[in-house]
Parts: sequence; structure tokens; C-alpha cells
Amino acid sequence: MDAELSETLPRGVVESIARRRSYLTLTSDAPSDSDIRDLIQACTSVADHKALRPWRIITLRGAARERFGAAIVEHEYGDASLLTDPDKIADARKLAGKPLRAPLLIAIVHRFVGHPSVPEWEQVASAAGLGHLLSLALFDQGWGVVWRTGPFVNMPRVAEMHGLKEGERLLGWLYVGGIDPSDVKPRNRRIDAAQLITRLE
Ligand SMILES: Cc1cc2nc3c(=O)[nH]c(=O)nc-3n(C[C@H](O)[C@H](O)[C@H](O)COP(=O)(O)O)c2cc1C
Repeated sequence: MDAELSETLPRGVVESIARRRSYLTLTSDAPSDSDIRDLIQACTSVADHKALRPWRIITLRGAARERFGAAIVEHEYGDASLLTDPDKIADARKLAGKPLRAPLLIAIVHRFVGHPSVPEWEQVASAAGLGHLLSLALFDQGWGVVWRTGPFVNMPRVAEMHGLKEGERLLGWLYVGGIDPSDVKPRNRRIDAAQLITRLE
């Protein structure tokens, strides 16, 4: 964080927000299921018009990540064992390895709830809010996180592998793992907040 920011910001949640950055490379450490449950419990405070809870969470560890990779490959190439083109074989291997970049993946799912006064976009905003809160809560507890989507969110095989139901949609995955102690660079985006504010009086 900027030196001047660290002097003016209060300790606590605002400081965690200001310090947050994504960690693209993660170690094999991961929070436990009960850690995740506690953090999600805390994140249920996310703003939610009419308390519809238009979201749910799916965690993937171990072989589930391999099944996710296999679903991506199947979407792209069908039966990959029939591939003969070396470039396609290499690409299939690369795709299969995508979900293995973290020991724990947390899928953020928007669950559409039909309601006369809460349009879908408000529900997606709430579900995305849950993802951001969870990402921040994990970071605050010392875990590395990066939110990834890619084309995978729209692949029917991937949705099926996750067990999505009618009206549910993947908003991406929080890739979660340990932070490598040598990965100490500060957040890279430097944004001037003053340029983003319009004041009406
Ligand atoms: C909904 C959502 C989807 C994202 N999908 C991807 C993605 O597929 N690939 C990627 O490299 N970054 C993706 N990002 C951006 C990263 O999570 C991250 O914010 C970005 O690498 C910038 O790093 P920073 O958070 O440290 O500023 C996504 C972010 C959000 C909020």
C-alpha cells in the first residue's frame, strides 16, 4: 500500500480492502471446509434485495479439479483420446491443467430467483458481491486468491460437472491457496479515485 495511504486509513476492513491484490501463483496450502464455512457465514451479510439469497457456493478440491479440467477438454475436443494433431493434444493437456493451478477452487453461482421487484441484474450484483466479500475475507485471513472466469463459465459440460440446476449460472471461480512468502509485491493497479467521483450538490 502507498505510504501516505497507510497513514490515513484506519486499521481493519478498509486497510484489507486497500491492500488486497490477486495471487496468480499459489502454494498447496488451503483453508479447511470449516474455515470456508465460517467465512461464507460472515459474507452472508452481503446486500441482498428482498433477502432472496440468489447465490450458492461450490468448492472443488482434489480429483474434482481434474473432472473440471476433463469437462473443459470434452467441451473443446470431445473424446480427447482420439486426438492425433500434436498441437491439439498439447492444448488439451494445457486446458486439463487449468483448474489445477490452486488446491481449492470456489465456484460462485448465481441462482436466479423469480421475483416481481428484484430483476436478475440485482441478483447477479448480490452474487458478485458475495464473491468479492469472500475473496477479501480469504485475503484478510492470509490466503491467496484470484477470481477467474474464462470461457469455461459458459460451457454446458462444465455446468453439468458442477451439478448446476435450472436457473443457475457460474460467475467464476475463486482460485484459493497459500501465499508464497517470496511473493511480496504490492498491488499493481494504481487508480486515482478522485477521477472516478462526480459530485452533485
Ligand atoms: C468476475 C471476474 C472474473 C475474472 N476473470 C478473470 C480471468 O478469467 N482471468 C484473469 O486473468 N483474470 C480474471 N479476473 C481478474 C483477476 O481476478 C484480477 O482482479 C486481476 O488479475 C487483477 O489483479 P488484482 O486483483 O491484483 O488487481 C476476473 C475478475 C473478476 C471480478
